[in-house]
Amino acid sequence: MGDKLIKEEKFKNFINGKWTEPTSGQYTDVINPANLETLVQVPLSSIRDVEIATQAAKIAQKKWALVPAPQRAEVLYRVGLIMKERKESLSQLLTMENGKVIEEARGEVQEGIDMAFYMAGEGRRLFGQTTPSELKDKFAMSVRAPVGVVGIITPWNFPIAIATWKSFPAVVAGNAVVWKPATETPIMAFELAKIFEEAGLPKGVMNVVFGAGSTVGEAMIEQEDIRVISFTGSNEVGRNIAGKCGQRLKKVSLEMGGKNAVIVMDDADLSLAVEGILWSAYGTSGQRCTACSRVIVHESVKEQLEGRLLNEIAKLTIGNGLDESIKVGPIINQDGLDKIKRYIQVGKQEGAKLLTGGYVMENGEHARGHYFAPTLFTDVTSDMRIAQEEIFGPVVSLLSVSSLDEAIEINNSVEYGLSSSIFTRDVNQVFAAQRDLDTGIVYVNAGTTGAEIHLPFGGTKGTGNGHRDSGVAALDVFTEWKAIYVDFSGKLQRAQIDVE
Ligand SMILES: NC(=O)c1ccc[n+]([C@@H]2O[C@H](COP(=O)([O-])OP(=O)(O)OC[C@H]3O[C@@H](n4cnc5c(N)ncnc54)[C@H](O)[C@@H]3O)[C@@H](O)[C@H]2O)c1
Repeated sequence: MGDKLIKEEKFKNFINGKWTEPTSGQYTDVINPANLETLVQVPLSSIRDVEIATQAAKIAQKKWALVPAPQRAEVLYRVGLIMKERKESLSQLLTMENGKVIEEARGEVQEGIDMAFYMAGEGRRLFGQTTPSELKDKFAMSVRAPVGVVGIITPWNFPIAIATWKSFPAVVAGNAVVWKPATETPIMAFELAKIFEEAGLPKGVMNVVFGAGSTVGEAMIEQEDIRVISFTGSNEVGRNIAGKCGQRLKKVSLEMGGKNAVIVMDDADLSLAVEGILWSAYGTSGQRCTACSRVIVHESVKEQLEGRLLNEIAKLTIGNGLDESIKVGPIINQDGLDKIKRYIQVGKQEGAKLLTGGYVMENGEHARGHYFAPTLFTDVTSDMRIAQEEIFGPVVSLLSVSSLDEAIEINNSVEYGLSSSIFTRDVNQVFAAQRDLDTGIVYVNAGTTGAEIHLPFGGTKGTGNGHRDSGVAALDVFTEWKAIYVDFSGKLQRAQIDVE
């Protein structure tokens, strides 16, 4: 079992600064999707483990909030340094548990490193506002206060980046964290917890409880002392969490699915568009929330684009992402593979034309692993399910249009609103598109992926509930605005009444 990079046979939870066996005594296997080997076992924790972690976090948070923010930030800075030092081993582990190719794994780890240094800087800012009072000899200001204990629930497709987008701002703002990573990808969580420990984070400020969403995740929502839930994952689970948090008047931040499109106009640089589509559609085997799964192309360049895409798709190498020559890795698990297969049937039944792919790769080097051939459908119309629903695999639907207005209308016709992109050389089209595309992220002359950590990350409509990860916007999730009035007049001054 395992690999030389993984020293443990069984992971433990990280609670109150100690590596702790789950009270349930239960574990499940973590499988490498590239070769189906078992990497390690991970706890299936119980509700009791969540209670213990929450209480530890509650006690630790009180002290942590009193540590000056620049000192809290120094811990994050050390986290960044350790991550940088271990970038290669972390990246390899990430490829092993998640399947994404090593180049992308390095990119994801780098995102975490960037976030550490960025949020470390925030320790010396955490800006509030001063504002004039309406009364004489009175001072008014608003400051960011930590919310207390924060619950973080993360998906398997970005096991370390998303965790850093959430936990780093939470920690620098003076909160303590209970984090439940996805059971498919616990290795990054285990490594990040070790790094926090080595960086000198006081015990109890970061707690990792491994286990199933239906047990650990739900138990986190039930905990009165967890004041915020920050969730990234599927729409179905997110809606369920939103309902439960709503009932409990608990703040909740939701980042969910996408059905992202690349628009290719008739004046586009087609070579660049092909590169952008390839990278954002088939990179991570299409298992990104921002993955391009629709190409909306101007009818006058449709055939040319199809031809070029087919040429390039044929060159994609598919296999174990630890091999540097591989461009497309495996699908995370059998459920993911089955879902993609079902959508291929749906697409065919709906009358879309399958140009390439559409099958599970089961022979030769692909026999042991979850591999799906990069797929391109054309003659897709916007009402088809394959053009509306998130497939989460290397499947692209090509739709043709005769104008920018039509392209924007089709882009905006889906339930989601995460990312979109347009390829054009016309500056007027650029400005019209950035205004009218209804997604939280818009790219011009680039694919739908490639977010940078100092900008807000998230989407509109069914993608989320208005909050953002990353950037300073993330601080809004993990802090409360507190208004402070200091009256130095020596007498009772009543707002609205004693105004001269
Ligand atoms: N918008 C974004 O920022 C973003 C980023 C990455 C992934 N995603 C989305 O995530 C999805 C893929 O990830 P996934 O398959 O891990 O999603 P998922 O919803 O199945 O799981 C996400 C997390 O929620 C937990 N969970 C499951 N059921 C739960 C419950 N009842 N209560 C509480 N927690 C529960 C899971 O264990 C996991 O940790 C895709 O839809 C993708 O678009 C969104």
